[in-house]
Amino acid sequence: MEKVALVMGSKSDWETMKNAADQLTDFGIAFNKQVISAHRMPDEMFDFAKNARGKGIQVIIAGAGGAAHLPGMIAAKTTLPVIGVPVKTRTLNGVDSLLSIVQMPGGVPVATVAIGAAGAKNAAILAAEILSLQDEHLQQVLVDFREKQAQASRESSDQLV
Ligand SMILES: Nc1c(C(=O)O)ncn1[C@@H]1O[C@H](COP(=O)(O)O)[C@@H](O)[C@H]1O
Repeated sequence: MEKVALVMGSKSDWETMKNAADQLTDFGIAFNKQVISAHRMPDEMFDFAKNARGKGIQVIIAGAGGAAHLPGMIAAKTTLPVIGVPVKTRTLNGVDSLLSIVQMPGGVPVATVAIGAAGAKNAAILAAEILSLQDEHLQQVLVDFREKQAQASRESSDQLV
């Protein structure tokens, strides 16, 4: 069953959001992905957010750029955890996206990660950490992931030539 929904405001966000998708796949986490825009498809966005929990979704990762209202509007219609990914923009380097996502009013949180690809990857890791609270196998997957990462960092010392 798909426990993570990966949504984005436009197909143009996919290059960034693919980093979240790839990390979820590496962890063996089933997810669905779709373009949903609060601005361009408000009724679908509303239905998606309202029905996500009932469909078995446990975490929503939402990426958007510019006037990035999507994560916040989804958060307004669900009590599932929403992780917001600010997509880098050409005009303002994604600072516009970041500020649009992170500055939520008290009472309606969006867990906001960094701008761009690293943020998208971290969104997937954060989703895995949330799911791992109820999933011992996933806890071990995350421990192994951290150890592999640490080992790669250790070995990188040898490449300092
Ligand atoms: N920020 C939003 C929303 C929204 O928040 O509802 N819908 C689309 N967009 C963003 O518009 C940017 C440009 O989109 P196009 O490339 O389709 O013109 C994308 O980064 C998208 O996330």
